[in-house]
Amino acid sequence: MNQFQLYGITDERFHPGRDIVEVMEQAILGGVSIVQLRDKWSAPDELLHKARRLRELTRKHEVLFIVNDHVELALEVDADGVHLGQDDLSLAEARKQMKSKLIGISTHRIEEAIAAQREGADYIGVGPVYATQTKSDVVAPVGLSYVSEVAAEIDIPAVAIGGIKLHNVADVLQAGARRICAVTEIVGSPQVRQTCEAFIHAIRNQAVAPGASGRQG
Ligand SMILES: Cc1ncc(COP(=O)(O)OP(=O)(O)O)c(N)n1
Ligand SMILES: Cc1nc(C(=O)O)sc1CCOP(=O)(O)O
Ligand SMILES: [Mg+2]
Repeated sequence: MNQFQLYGITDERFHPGRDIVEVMEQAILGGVSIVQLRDKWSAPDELLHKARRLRELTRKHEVLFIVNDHVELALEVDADGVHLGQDDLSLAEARKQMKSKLIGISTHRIEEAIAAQREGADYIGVGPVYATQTKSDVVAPVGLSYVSEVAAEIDIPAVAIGGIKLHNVADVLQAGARRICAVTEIVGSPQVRQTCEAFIHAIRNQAVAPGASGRQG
């Protein structure tokens, strides 16, 4: 999992009339190498159906599949892992059930990042870097300084998230991010594949700020 650069999260509210699998396939073709199913609205049977379809898609393209919030669903569809926030099931509890599968933890300050790393998270989310339209119950933007702190102090993979667009991704990379996650900029794009290709291009051509090169290769 160390190699991923672009992480895509589903949100069907931003692509009405386009199928979730079709949108995420374009994202994968553009360079997304982790897909997360994040759906707070579907009934359990619908969610299971979407999870099964995305599992099939991600297997076909040999990319990772993560389920947001739901450990049992992740296990049921044999996802590669689960993503949990600070108010979700604890990492220790999730680890008992997920065994060696991946567990990602959202963090909003360095103490949370250090704790997640110490407790065995496989990766952390770092954000919200900027204001986001996608999630209302989220802390205030943490800004680029938190991205730089994580780059300097944390060894496990860290993915910057929250309000990241093609027009500001260079700043996030310059602050030390090496992995980027975006929701609306990807799934809401009329050209999902090209948008992802542009993110990948930015990441591969990142400018490293003096002192912000971080510890994550
Ligand atoms: C990669 C990534 N980072 C952060 C989050 C947010 O998780 P959480 O804080 O649990 O909030 P919800 O997504 O559940 O609303 C994420 N899903 N993925
Ligand atoms: C799901 C989520 N978690 C966040 C966090 O900071 O933990 S920000 C976020 C939404 C990101 O969506 P967009 O790329 O559209 O701003
Ligand atoms: Mg959550």
